[in-house]
Amino acid sequence: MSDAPVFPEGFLWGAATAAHQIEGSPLADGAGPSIWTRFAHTPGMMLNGDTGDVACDHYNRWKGDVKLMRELGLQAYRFSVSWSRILPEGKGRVNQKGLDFYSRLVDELLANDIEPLLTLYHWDLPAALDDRGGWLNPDIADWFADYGRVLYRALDGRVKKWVTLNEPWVVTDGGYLHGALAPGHRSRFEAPIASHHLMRAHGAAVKAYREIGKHEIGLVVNIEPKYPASDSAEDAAAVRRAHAYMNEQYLHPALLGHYPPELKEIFGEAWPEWPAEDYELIKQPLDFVGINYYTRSVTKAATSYPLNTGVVKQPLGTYTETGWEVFPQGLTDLLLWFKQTYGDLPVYITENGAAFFDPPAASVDENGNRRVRDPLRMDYLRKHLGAIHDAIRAGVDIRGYMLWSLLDNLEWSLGYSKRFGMVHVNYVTQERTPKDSARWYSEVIRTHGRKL
Ligand SMILES: OC[C@H]1NNC[C@@H](O)[C@@H]1O
Ligand SMILES: [Ca+2]
Repeated sequence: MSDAPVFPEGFLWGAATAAHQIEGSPLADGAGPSIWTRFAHTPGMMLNGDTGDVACDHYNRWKGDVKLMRELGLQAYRFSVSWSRILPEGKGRVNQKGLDFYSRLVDELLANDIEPLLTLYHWDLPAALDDRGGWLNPDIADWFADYGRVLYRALDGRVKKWVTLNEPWVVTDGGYLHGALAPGHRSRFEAPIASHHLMRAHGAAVKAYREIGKHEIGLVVNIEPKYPASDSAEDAAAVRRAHAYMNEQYLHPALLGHYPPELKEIFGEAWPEWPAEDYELIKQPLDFVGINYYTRSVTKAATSYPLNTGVVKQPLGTYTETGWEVFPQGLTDLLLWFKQTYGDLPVYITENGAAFFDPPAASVDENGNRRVRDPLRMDYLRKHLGAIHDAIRAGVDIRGYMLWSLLDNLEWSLGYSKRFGMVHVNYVTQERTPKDSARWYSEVIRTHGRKL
């Protein structure tokens, strides 16, 4: 079939999750609390008072979940390690039982021909480090590198693709500027400091990896193309601010060694001047960048804090349960921008997916299997894989796709209300039910993308 998409040889098909969103048992086997254990038990912070205490009970059901991945034909699995399972106080004493959990998981993945992609930090900072200032304390770069060293020594070789941080923008914007996420701070003075320390920590962890590891390490960012709501000069300036704040704020220091100038304009007196050696530390050579893509923003000038931008809803747009416009073309545009701006660094799509309302069928089929019809998710995924294919044909070096998410899970402060999984989770019985999108994705993988 001449026009069937052809994905590159070795293109890696997988799915992604994160520790606090699926594991449950946050304090089991000597683990220390994280900022999310605290945040979830702070009244009013979580929709419906949901917490990560049980989640998908993956801490106990990990073997069955790997079996499910195998049945779905996944070639790779992106997951994160909970720092406070490994170092209950965030630094110092290692909790061997915590390390054993991830070591067993990695071995089970490898035994099932599934390649592990390990994220060191997916938002669950040890509470003990938050008590010492967390991302606001400059020492966190060393704390993070030391945590990385423990895992590099234990797992490198079995794990060959490492990620330092997941989405530093969300950590800062959600946790330090707007306060919707742990640790729930609301300060335009703290946000740039947290951002900078996250990137210093990223650099320190990469540097440490080069001394110990023998494989690949990268950074994962969530980026979102910004389109002007009109051709006015004000909207063009708003797009520049929004683009710098979300898309360049982390990739520029990591790959180019400097921040975009708009950030000083945005934060004004709250924008610190950092020493040159910080930029040397941050700009460590990377083996790849992971891009998490969900949606775009049509952006206008507005009165907002601190960006003075607003998002314009598209009357003819299709929106997901999280209020994100379905806009696959934005992924192609973004990938072309990435290549033009940062060059030929290999890229993985480390997250892409959508939350829709997809209740399980009441009945079971002739094999006794319950179906979960999710046509909107299938359509979303098909179109975004098409957009990735378009970027590949335009010359972007995209190495793989990790669907967000394997399982329905804890969507942070939105609790369990938003279901991103290709596999449905019944949170009462913990029954897993592959949705139609999972069946479809298995076929995509089997045909190496020819059958989108
Ligand atoms: O909002 C969907 C996902 N986005 N990226 C980070 C993940 O933890 C989220 O669940
Ligand atoms: Ca296309």
